[in-house]
Amino acid sequence: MSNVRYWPVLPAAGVGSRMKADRPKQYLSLQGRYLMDHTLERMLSYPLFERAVVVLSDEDPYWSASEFAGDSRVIRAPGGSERCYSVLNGLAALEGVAQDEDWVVVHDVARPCLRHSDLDQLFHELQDPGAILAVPTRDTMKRGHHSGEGSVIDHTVDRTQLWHALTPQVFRYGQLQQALTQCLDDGFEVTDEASAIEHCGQSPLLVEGRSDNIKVTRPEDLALAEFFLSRS
Ligand SMILES: Nc1ccn([C@@H]2O[C@H](COP(=O)(O)OP(=O)(O)OP(=O)(O)O)[C@@H](O)[C@H]2O)c(=O)n1
Ligand SMILES: C[C@](O)(CO)[C@H](O)COP(=O)(O)O
Repeated sequence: MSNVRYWPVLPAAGVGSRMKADRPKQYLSLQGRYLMDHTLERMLSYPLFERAVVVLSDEDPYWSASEFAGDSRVIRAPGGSERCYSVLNGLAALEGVAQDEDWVVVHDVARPCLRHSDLDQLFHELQDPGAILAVPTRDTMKRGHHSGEGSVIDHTVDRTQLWHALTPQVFRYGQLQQALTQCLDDGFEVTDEASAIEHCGQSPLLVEGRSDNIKVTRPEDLALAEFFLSRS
């Protein structure tokens, strides 16, 4: 009987600059609730997850009004200057609690529309060295370069086996901590956890997920997230 456990780590210490709002986007309202409270509810209601690490900015004045502020299942960790540092701080909060062979489930709080069916599929397919939810690209993809005030096309990128990486991204606790530390020591500030595992020579699994698992990033994403939440 495996006694491996699953530890959600939810980076929530961003400033949301691309959203251009009066507060970090995770604290904007969706259906009358904090955006991130939707994400926390989806994660903490999933049967495999007993507790979750939430990584918060030290200067965060909004968290105290979260529905989960007093929830004993939440382990808090301090944010970092970039997402990768925030995730590493989240892993550090599990030291002495998580075992190296436990699975860490890193999920952006900015992705509130994640469905349990995607989590089911992710864990059904999960194998070492780890796995991420991803969506195959649908559009023709271009590589560009800056020219004058804008950008021009260099060439069209073959989109066969081209994927949008999403979250959750799931890796062994010990391996992810080691890989992220190695990356940062090498001056490589990764934008996702899979990049760190790849940097160490491993090839995580791509698990096809739903394209409505959007990362709320720009103003136009809010209405889309509201619509997707209303359907799930
Ligand atoms: N230093 C950081 C930066 C980001 N994040 C988190 O990582 C997730 C994905 O990052 P992103 O969408 O880029 O959020 P922001 O960095 O806040 O957005 P922006 O880049 O527009 O400022 C978000 O849940 C965000 O809160 C974090 O915990 N710590
Ligand atoms: C982790 C991620 O959501 C996968 O697409 C993405 O890399 C986060 O990037 P961001 O620049 O921090 O939004």
